[in-house]
Amino acid sequence: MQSISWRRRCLQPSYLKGFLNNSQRDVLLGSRNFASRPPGFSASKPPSAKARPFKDRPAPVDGNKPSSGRHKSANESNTRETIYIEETLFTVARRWFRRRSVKVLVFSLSAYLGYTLYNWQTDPHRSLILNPRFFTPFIFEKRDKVSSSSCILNLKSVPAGQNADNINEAWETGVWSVLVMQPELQIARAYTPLPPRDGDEPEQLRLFVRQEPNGEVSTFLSTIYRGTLVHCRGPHIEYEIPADVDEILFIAGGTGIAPALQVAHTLFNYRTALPDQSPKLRILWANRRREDSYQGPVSNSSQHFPETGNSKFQSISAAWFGKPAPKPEETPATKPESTSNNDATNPLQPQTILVEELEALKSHHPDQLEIDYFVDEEDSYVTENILRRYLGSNNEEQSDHDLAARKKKVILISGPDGFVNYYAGPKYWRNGVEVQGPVEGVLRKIDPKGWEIWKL
Ligand SMILES: Cc1cc2nc3c(=O)[nH]c(=O)nc-3n(C[C@H](O)[C@H](O)[C@H](O)COP(=O)(O)OP(=O)(O)OC[C@H]3O[C@@H](n4cnc5c(N)ncnc54)[C@H](O)[C@@H]3O)c2cc1C
Repeated sequence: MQSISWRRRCLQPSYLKGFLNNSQRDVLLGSRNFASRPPGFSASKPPSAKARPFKDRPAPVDGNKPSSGRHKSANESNTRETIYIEETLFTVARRWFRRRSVKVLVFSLSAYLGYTLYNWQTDPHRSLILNPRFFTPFIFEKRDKVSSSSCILNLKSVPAGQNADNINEAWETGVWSVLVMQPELQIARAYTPLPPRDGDEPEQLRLFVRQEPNGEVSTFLSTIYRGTLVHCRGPHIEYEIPADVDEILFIAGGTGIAPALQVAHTLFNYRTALPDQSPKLRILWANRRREDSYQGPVSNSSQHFPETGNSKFQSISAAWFGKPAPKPEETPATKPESTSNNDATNPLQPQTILVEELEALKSHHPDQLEIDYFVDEEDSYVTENILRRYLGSNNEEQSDHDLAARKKKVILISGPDGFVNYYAGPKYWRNGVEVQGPVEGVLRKIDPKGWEIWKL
């Protein structure tokens, strides 16, 4: 017995006997003992259709050959015997399962629960400060006002000191965002964390938020009190900065400066590994109002631009930010009060936090970073001509040279939808996924050769 396999052992009459009813036993055992007992006949019961003896069953038609029920080949008999045994085994298994179904169910359920518990306990995501699968709590610590409609929120993970590996990875990768939940309505919006400053812990998040009129999540974030719990999920990678990037032109509108700061952080901290690698970044930051960028010097290229002040550029502003621009003759009267002293160099106005951070970065990386500030209400705009100048007037020649030198150059655009659409055309939703769509708008006109364009 030891030497025969489990399957063969199960086919032994002595083993099967216990599971069979009379007719099955007759069929099975009879078929193995043709000589001693006529198969298919039980003493107690007439044979059922299933349990009919082999010889009485119609033989399978084999081509044109007439078959006889009386003269079977040894092969045919063996095949039928095997079929009967398999049918019987199936019945046996079914019965066995019926008798023990509750036990089997309980066993399967406990196995499943055990497996889930094991997975949960050993899941590396469980200890993450910021989790890509579910919302984790952060405590709101402090709010720094940037302008009348925007602020920087400081959040700290609860509990602190857990695993921040994926946050560090996101900083290495490039542009990323988190989803922030409004707890009452249970709706979430994306925000782009600002890079950590010296001394900041990895479990801290800083969000630059502009309060939208009647906006649900931005109003929640702009009005919460210290100690309120804010639930975040992420990180979600928006753009992976290529390892071999040589130059980035970042066109930022309003809160679009947050991803520009992320790019600066990644470039200057993680993309300088090669000896001759010192990627360059030029940020063009456009705001409607001066109050968003006090003490941010307006660049020479954007000042006294020959076309400024006319209605063409006011309509550009409207297109960027999706709001009606003031008519030229109304402009002085409709200027907000806060802009009465809106000179960038006015010593009465302190530098806004973000200008301070940008200028500090510039002083640390003077050869790599350039920043230009544009303010609609001062009639300075990121125009097509300015872009042409930055992208190189001898665009084609230069790009051919750069292509030969295998230099990677990228234009990134971030800001309100109208802003991104104006420069590069809209992004689209396809099968539930946001895709880049074709390059349109100003950049299509310019058609900068050798530059990759990415809408954020
Ligand atoms: C990847 C990514 C990163 C982002 N990063 C930042 C960031 O760093 N900082 C930042 O401030 N923003 C950022 N945003 C934008 C942010 O996600 C929100 O869209 C923004 O804060 C507005 O959200 P909200 O819930 O306050 O406004 P919503 O409630 O969504 O409303 C938006 C606007 O629509 C109007 N509105 C709403 N409902 C109606 C209606 N029924 N009829 C008419 N008008 C209506 C509101 O008045 C409001 O002006 C980012 C967006 C993305 C996609």
